[in-house]
Amino acid sequence: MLELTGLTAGYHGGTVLHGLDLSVPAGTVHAVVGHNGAGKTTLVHTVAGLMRSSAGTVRLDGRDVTGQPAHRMARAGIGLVPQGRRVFAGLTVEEHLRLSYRPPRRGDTTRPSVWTPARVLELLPRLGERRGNRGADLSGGEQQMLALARALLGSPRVLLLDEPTEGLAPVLVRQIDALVTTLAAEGLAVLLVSPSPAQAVARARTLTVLTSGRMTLRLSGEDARADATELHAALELTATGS
Ligand SMILES: Nc1ncnc2c1ncn2[C@@H]1O[C@H](COP(=O)(O)OP(=O)(O)OP(=O)(O)O)[C@@H](O)[C@H]1O
Repeated sequence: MLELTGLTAGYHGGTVLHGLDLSVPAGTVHAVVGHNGAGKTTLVHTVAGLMRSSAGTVRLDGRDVTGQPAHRMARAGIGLVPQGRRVFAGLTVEEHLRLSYRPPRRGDTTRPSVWTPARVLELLPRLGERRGNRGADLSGGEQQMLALARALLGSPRVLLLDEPTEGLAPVLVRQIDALVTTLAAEGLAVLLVSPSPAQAVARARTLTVLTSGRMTLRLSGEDARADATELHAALELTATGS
C-alpha cells in the first residue's frame, strides 16, 4: 500500500504539487490523469525519491519513507518506469537485466512477487528474442518493455508508471495495458500517470484528476467506465474526448 498525505513539492522554491492525498492499495491501479504540466512527473519523481518534498508524507505499507533518496526508495520497494524509458543506448538487453537485478534482502518475505531475469523474460518474451541487442537498436515498444523489466527486477511493492504508452502504436498500448492489469493482479500497487483518460479509465480502481498540481476530481474507475462525463469535464474535454 502506497499512501501519500499532503504531498507538496516543486522546483527552486516554487510549488508545483500542492498537498496531494492519495492511496494505492496493493493489487490495485490508481491512475492520475492531467494535462501536460499538471505535475504528474513531479509527483512520480517525489515518490521515487528523485526530488525532495517540502511537506507531506510518503508511506509504504505503513512505514514512513518520506525524504529517502532514490536508491533507498528502490530498496524499500518502489519501482519506477520513467517517462521516456531511459534505457542505456550502448548496453544490451541482457546487460540491462543483469545490472537491474536486485533480489529482496534475505528473509524479506513481504514482496508481492520476487522477479528474476528469467521470470521477467517469461512475462516479456520479446526481450528474450532481443537479448543481445543494444538499447539504441530497440523499438519504442521494446524499450518500454525493458524499462518495465528494470523496475520489476527490484521485486517492487509499488510500481510507478510515468506515461508508459507515450508514442506507442495501439497494439502496444493494449499490450502494456494488459501487463498493468497482470501486475496489479500479482499484488503490486500501481500508480499510473497518464494524459489519456481512456487508458486510465480502462484499468484503474480509482482515478485522480490533477490540475496545476491539485486534485480536482477523484472517482472510482467503475463510475468513470459507466459515465465519463464528469472526468471529461474535469479535464475540460468534450464527451467524445480529444
Ligand atoms: N526541472 C524543473 N525545473 C523547474 N520547473 C520544472 C522542472 N520540471 C518540471 N517543471 C515545471 O513543473 C510543472 C509540472 O511539470 P511536470 O513535468 O511534473 O508535469 P507533467 O504533468 O508530468 O507534464 P508532462 O505530461 O508534460 O510530462 C510544469 O510547470 C513544469 O514546467
